[in-house]
Amino acid sequence: MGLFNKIKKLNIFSGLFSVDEDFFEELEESLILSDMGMETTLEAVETLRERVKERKIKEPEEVKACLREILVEMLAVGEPGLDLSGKPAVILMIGVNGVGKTTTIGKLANRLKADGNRVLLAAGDTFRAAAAEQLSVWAERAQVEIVKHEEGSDPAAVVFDAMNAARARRVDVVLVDTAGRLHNKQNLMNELNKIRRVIDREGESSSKEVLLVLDATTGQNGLIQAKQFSQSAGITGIVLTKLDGTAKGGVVLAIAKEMGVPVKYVGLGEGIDDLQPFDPAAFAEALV
Ligand SMILES: Nc1nc2c(ncn2[C@@H]2O[C@H](COP(=O)(O)OP(=O)(O)OP(=O)(O)O)[C@@H](O)[C@H]2O)c(=O)[nH]1
Repeated sequence: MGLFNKIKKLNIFSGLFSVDEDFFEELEESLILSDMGMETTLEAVETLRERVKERKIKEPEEVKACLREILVEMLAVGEPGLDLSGKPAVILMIGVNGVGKTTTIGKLANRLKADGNRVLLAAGDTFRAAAAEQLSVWAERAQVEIVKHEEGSDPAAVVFDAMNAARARRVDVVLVDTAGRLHNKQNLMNELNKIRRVIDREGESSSKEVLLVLDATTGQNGLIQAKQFSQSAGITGIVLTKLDGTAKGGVVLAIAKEMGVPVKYVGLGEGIDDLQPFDPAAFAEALV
């Protein structure tokens, strides 16, 4: 079952239970505690009640299977994979500080390289001291190329250079790091827009993905962040980090339902191999 085992099971399924009214009430509580959100929880439990009744389910194992089926259906939003068809493909990584953006870029670079892609990192976080250095460490670990400028320089210029280098060197994928924090939110959003315009101009035939990195341990707060970013950046997918050991795995469902954007990868540890493509069925099995 692999890495998804690091996700904590819902409490209610860790012991014996019988399928009665108490069960549905406890399940509701358990899902809300896992940060699935009120609306998403009520929808899942209501659907489960209906199917249990329709199919005359009595056995706990069958209820589990039925709930897994419902969760998988609820997670089926958008395209699960990355579109890397137009070269050089560009993946813009956005998200607030500390969520695990740099680590995720390193892990993703490693994964894409292992799949046979030539990868280049663009150190677009020129605001935070040492951000580019940290990214260089990951570039070295994953053995991929990097374009960086001095601290305080214009991130759009970094991206411009990275796009030119990518074309000249026949790079397959450019991964762009961005600042998670600036003097204020408006500056941050303006900067992201400027980077986006450079990518659009310099990569006319490039496939483009915008991945929002969220920290699973921040639960429903992460969802508020996701909504703010999506308004200005047009995200195509989410990477949910720090799912290892958290009991808040339910937030994946809240994100899928409320944002209509797929979770494309999950982070399950600090190591270079701890990034997994999101698999709804394996996830549902780990949670329930
Ligand atoms: N347990 C666990 N820790 C993680 C995961 N992803 C990242 N981290 C840790 O989270 C911390 C922050 O990660 P960074 O990659 O530096 O976060 P960031 O978003 O790039 O932060 P800034 O560079 O400040 O914007 C580090 O200690 C990482 O090792 C994960 O999936 N699981």
